[in-house]
Amino acid sequence: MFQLCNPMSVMEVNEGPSSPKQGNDKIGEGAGFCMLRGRSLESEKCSSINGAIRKTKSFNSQILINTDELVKNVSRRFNSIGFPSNNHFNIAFAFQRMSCPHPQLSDGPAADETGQEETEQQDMSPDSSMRSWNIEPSLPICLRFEDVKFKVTMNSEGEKYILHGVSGSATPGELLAMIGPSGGGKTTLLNLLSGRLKFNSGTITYNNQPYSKSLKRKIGFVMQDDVAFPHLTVKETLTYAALLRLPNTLTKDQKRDRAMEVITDLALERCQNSMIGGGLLKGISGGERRRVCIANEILLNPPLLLLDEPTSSLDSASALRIVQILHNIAKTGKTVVTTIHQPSSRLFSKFDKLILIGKGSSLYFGKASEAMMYFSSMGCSPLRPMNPAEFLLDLANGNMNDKSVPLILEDKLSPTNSTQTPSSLEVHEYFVEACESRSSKIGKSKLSMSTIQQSEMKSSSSKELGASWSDQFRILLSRGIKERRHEYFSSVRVIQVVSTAIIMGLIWWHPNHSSSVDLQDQAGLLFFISVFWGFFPLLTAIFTFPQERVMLIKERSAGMYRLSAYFAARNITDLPLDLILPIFFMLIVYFMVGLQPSFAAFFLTLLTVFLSIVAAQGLGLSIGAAFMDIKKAMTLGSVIIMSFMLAAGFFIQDVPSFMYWVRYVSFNYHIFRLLLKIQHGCSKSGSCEAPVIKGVRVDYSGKVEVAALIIMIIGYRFLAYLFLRRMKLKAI
Ligand SMILES: Nc1ncnc2c1ncn2[C@@H]1O[C@H](COP(=O)(O)OP(=O)(O)OP(=O)(O)O)[C@@H](O)[C@H]1O
Repeated sequence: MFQLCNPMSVMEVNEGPSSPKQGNDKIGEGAGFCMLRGRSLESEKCSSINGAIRKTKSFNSQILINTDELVKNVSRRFNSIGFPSNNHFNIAFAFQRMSCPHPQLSDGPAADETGQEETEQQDMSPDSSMRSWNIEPSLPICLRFEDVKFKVTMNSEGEKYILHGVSGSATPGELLAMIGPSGGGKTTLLNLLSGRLKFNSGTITYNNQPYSKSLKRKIGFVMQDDVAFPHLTVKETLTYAALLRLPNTLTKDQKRDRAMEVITDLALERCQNSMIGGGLLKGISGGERRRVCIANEILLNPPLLLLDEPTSSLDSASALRIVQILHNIAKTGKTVVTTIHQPSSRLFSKFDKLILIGKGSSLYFGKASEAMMYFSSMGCSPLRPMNPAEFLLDLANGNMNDKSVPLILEDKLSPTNSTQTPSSLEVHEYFVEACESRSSKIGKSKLSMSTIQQSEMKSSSSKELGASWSDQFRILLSRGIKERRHEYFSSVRVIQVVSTAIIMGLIWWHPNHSSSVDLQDQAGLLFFISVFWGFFPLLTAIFTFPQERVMLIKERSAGMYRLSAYFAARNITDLPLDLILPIFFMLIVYFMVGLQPSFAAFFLTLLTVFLSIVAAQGLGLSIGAAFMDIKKAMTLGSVIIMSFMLAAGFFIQDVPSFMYWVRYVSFNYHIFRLLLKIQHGCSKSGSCEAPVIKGVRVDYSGKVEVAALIIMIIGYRFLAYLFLRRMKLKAI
């Protein structure tokens, strides 16, 4: 139907019913259905089709129209009536919208489908399903992988091969499906194709070039698990993604419009203001969440879209809708590769190409519509009516029940095999060998791909930078605040802090300022304040990065923002809550226990608590970032908390010299000293004698303590940043 690499803009017109072999394939059946395939006007190097219209040899009997020719002709006409000449692309786009009926209209979901299906048809209006994937031009990507092997090292088993040499290709305009039994290696292969994992041998090329960082923004990757911020609405999620990811050549309004467009295209309007949800938080449905994740990736209009089980745990109608969307995306000139479990025959009919993977090897690679024919040509056919995917999965599992056994395989049966049915291993080996010999016959000539120059890919990537650093910071800050707004107004933390303050106030109750407060008791109170406002923020901060790890890896792998912008924004996001709560706390405690009744003393005490919070947060962030695992981080965090507390000089003053250093790195030590000095400090110029409380000579100068805390605030954060930098953006 089209050359293997054909990112050229072509238009297909289906002019007749499908071949009987296509079974359930109703795409465009007799409906005169047409759509644009591809759109790059620059990529003619990939193929050449002479003339504007030609007939194809495929059994779909499609007519290919060279839209470049058409568009040029139309452009000339438009120019002659006064249209600007650079409207070449726009005309193609307008033409697409004008001339492409909704595929589902021609696809025609069966009238006896569930009510849900009917709803979907309403949602998937012709306009919404096929429009505007081509907003921004991007070079198409021809993906090719050959003899890809991947192994992991396991402690118990040593090296284990996950992929034994898988080959295939996908070109612009094609939807390539990877099917196979669970554990076959589909996700691994997809991760390798996305550049998130490094393969051990073989080749993976994108327009004949190996993976490079410039491809990051050209590959959309939808992970198996939905990763999104649960407290953001659908609209917020996609708008922030658009603001961060779309090139800075677009205005903010244009980016917002693009987000709305994708919402419409994926029929998410009805839930656009609902929270995504997740865990115990009820949000949008599973199908809608999947569509949000897909929308997130297609915002950028990536020329290569990879999806890991986009239909998992969805009902058949939702699954069909998603595959239809992928099919539509592919038909706009994108290369789409998806793994899929148990597709129904209707879903199966939407795939252009198929790769059947079992136990890390490919058993079939080629046109999806020819898969059944391929196996029947080897003498392996279903003996009862069977969904093609079910048949293929059975073969990949080595299950030959209800199937004719190929003669060669029968001949190979060992004489000791009394059942005369081949074992699953024999079946697997037979089909793997057959697939290998078929691929070598097809030869490299057929697999040869386009030669879109690397320089072209690089130059286009440099033009497509997303938001600037300061914009990224602002967007991430705003997103973080929105995501955490429920915490700001959550009564749990407020109650926790206020009740602790009241209990402390009651225990140290001493409103009568005229009588002197017992110094030892007050030292205990001040020490407790330093402990409370050290460990409370530390323990909260430990969760920050491990909790966002998956999201961070996903977004950083996609090159959405710079780590420094994320880090800066994330550090500030929690501050409002962390700095408001101590104000309530100190207002209650300070006056209940009768600390020094002056505004200056109160203000300095509050500032000291702020310093404690920010320093402790820094340590919590660095512990979290070092482990990226909440359990491990909490374990280390509690050991550190204990040592800092013990070394702070309240419980013991005569610490052995070899342990003395701990108190200098303990923020508790510095905070405790500062609080004592604020309450009992004596200036050098004053006449009073500085008292000694718990071994601390309480003068009025807190410069050393403040300097130490500032060094901690910066130092711990710097450490946290380094740990985050070190974090590998490997596949999750
Ligand atoms: N890092 C790893 N260490 C050990 N084994 C691994 C690793 N990654 C993958 N595997 C194993 O490799 C095999 C293939 O895994 P993969 O996730 O690619 O399969 P899959 O076909 O996508 O399965 P499913 O359809 O269930 O998602 C599995 O047996 C899995 O346990």
